[in-house]
Amino acid sequence: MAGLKEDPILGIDGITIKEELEIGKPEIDKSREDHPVLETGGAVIKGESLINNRSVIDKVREEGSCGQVERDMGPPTSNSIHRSGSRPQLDLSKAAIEGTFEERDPTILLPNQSDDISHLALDIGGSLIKLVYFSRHQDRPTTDKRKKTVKERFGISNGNRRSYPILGGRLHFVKFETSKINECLDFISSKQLHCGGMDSHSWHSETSSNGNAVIKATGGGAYKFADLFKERLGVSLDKEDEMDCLVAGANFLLKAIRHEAFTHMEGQKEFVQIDQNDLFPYLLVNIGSGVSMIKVDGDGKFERVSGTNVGGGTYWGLGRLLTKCKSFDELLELSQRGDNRTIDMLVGDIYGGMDYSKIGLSASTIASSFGKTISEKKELTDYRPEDISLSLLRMISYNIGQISYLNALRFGLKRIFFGGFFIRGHAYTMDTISFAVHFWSKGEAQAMFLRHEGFLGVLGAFMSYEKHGLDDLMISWMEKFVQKGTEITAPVPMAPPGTTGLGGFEVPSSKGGTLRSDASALNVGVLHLVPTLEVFPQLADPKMYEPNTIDLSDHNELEYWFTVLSEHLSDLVDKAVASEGGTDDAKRRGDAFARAFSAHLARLMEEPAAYGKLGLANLLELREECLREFQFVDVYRSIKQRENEASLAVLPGLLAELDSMTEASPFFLFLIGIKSFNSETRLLTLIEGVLAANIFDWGSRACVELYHKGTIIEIYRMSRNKMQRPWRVDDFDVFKERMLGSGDKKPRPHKRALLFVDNSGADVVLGMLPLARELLQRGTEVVLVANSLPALNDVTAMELPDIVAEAAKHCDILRRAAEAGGLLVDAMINTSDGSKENSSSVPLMVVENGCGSPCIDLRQVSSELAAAAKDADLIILEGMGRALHTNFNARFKCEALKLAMVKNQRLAEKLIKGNIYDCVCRYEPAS
Ligand SMILES: CC(C)(COP(=O)(O)O)[C@@H](O)C(=O)NCCC(=O)O
Ligand SMILES: [Mn+2]
Repeated sequence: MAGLKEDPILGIDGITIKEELEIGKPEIDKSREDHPVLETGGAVIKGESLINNRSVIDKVREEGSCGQVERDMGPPTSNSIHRSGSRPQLDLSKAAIEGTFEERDPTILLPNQSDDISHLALDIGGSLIKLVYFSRHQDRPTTDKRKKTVKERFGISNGNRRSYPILGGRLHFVKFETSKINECLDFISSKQLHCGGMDSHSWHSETSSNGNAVIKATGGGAYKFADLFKERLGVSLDKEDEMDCLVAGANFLLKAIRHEAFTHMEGQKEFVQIDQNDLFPYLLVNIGSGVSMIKVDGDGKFERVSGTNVGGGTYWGLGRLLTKCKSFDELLELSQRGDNRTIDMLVGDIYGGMDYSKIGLSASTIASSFGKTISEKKELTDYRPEDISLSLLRMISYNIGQISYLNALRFGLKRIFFGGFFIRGHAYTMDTISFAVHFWSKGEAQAMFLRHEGFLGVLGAFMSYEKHGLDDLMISWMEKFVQKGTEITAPVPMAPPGTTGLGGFEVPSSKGGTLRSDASALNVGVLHLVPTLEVFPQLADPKMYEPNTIDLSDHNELEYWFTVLSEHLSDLVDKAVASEGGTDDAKRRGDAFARAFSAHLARLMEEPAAYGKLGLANLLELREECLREFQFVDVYRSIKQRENEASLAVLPGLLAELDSMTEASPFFLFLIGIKSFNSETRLLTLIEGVLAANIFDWGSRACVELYHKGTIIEIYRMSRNKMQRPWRVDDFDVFKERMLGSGDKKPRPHKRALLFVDNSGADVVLGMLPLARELLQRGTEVVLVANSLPALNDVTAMELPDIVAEAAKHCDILRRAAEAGGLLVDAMINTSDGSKENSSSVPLMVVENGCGSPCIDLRQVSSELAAAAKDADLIILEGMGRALHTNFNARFKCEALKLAMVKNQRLAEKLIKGNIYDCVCRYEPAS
């Protein structure tokens, strides 16, 4: 049994596991056909060892192998978040795939789905109607035991703000052609959007003096179609000024959405971080049918300084006449394949192929748009519509770029933001405008674009409900990918980056073969309202903080993770469907989830920045969001329960063995020449325990394969045995010195430790709880930080109090601390010794982190975590998602310990130049 060391905790001396868990060989010895657990040699430390406890083993075996896929899952127990409480029911009746099933990204219509819809606003323009509505989820049930005490302890108050549930609402974006206004009216009517906001949870509804509902609307159509809305829906349109709305919408987006603004040069999209305090003044160029240029000096402070009548309407109008195209998007699509040299007169045409270098014009610069057509005896039909479209597009884009720059120059404005539906996320258009601004400003000014480009006005109209409390909406929004309702759940692919070549006045060196087939659709996900989220106060430098360790802008990396997630999909769908009882409805939802998620992945492969800057954490969160979208509330619920129970059953034995390590006499220590042998060994054993138990990760393909080969405890033991130092990243000695000191120096214990826990079962029960207990014993307050919503097999904050209560039944340290932390307020705990004394203890608390993903973005955490973090002097981040995929490079104001087992070969190679199942123990003193 090469390399297997004696394990004091588990007493595996003599165990007959023949192979270790090795690099590239993640297998338990196949020769251990049955009852391998019983082959252990015997107890080695003080009495009966945990693993020799027959009844425990039998119990674990009864729980079954953790690889078993459930088919028989009943309704959630008290440990789970109730489905009906945490999310509204999705009404899938009459759900239909629009278009053919062969279509790559079919739209899924859910005509009868309705959330608690609160507000609707409209922007009815000359060509398009833009619609924004907000849907809010019902409050979660108030069975969250820890909530009240956490609020009291950390003094969290919402002030006068309403209290919203976490992840509690969504802003949806929809558009219709104005010529098809009846479709828009049908949509509003089918989703009852005009009747929203009437219940007790919502903001005050608007009603006109005659009792009719009122909808905020902007754009000329708000006047033109007012009677139609009254007639069809019985609603009045409350008209808001178009410019006011544009500015309010742009300000909202630039302040509230992190990855809203971006530059686009030579096919490269780059997001720009906007400092809210340094936003004004700027020039807003809204390119609709015509173009408005607005100097914005603040909220509600602006002046329309210029404009041009040569805008989107001009491109579309002239384009339609000249090419016979049937739609704007078709015209745009044509331009992708065009060559403007056949139409435009270039400098080289005038200078016999030469540059006019004296004034800096290259031969390929356009001297005169459409100029070539005057000198040739050709008819319109002699020109390719593709070339005409491209020449037109470049003519208009350059013109707008140039006038914009001149106006920015006129008022000394450094930033120019371009919006309006003319752009439509079209790479070529953006490159052309960027080139013009760059060219004329000699590189001094930069054009920026907005992801919600077409929705500025309607967002502004939406914001104008402000007097009814919507000013709160500015607080925090997150982009969350998923489109819903009757919208597209399966977004469409985009052109790959780098489609436009040089752009500008030059002949493009390459042109995209494909325009996004939904060029007219949104380049946005749904915005989620999360007003309770805050920046984690212990981040050393929030502005520089980047949660993702793996940057998916490297296409190979993106491809790898795309493949990994795609390969997981069918197994995940099976589990998801089973978790909802395997009903026909669940199967249908499973199918819809698979389609939607695959479509999102496909889109991201083609346009990685489609939903903002893309990192691995976003991909993993997208999957969880998508599951929730299809009402899969907690896919791993019964796996989690089973693993919790199995682990809790062996916890008392583990704690007893840990305690047995405290009792060496000073004489013995003197004898072996070590000052604190036992505390050292115990600390090491505890950290090893955390790393070993982190193997229970249902998101890792390698681990899931492993689970089919043994029971929970077998796998735990095997993983525990593998723990050999030095780990691949091993700062244990530094951490140990901080905890235990060296020489005679006794360090002060930490005041408060935040333990970001990861997985259910052994991970939290046998790994993190014993570590928490150690800290508590040392007089450190412990806050267990867990997910607000389920993600894979991660333990949630709602589930933890019951787990702690169960553990506390067998451990007075945990019991007293949990009582002090208010975790056991209403629990009837029978301690092992029957004592009911309530001696003082530092508290053990649980707070939710504000997210529902295996990773954590510390720019957006729950207010209770932010409050708890203020007094913390130690942060322990556990698991691959929280400590490696995200936050591996994060620096904190206080001490930080990052603990994880790497359960993915590629990540191990890339991040730590190691192998799968290597471990990371990274300790960082306060920055
Ligand atoms: C999703 C996870 C980050 C969860 O890991 P954990 O945080 O539980 O340690 C991890 O399972 C993961 O990175 N999986 C990648 C897919 C795979 O290796 O199969
Ligand atoms: Mn996890």
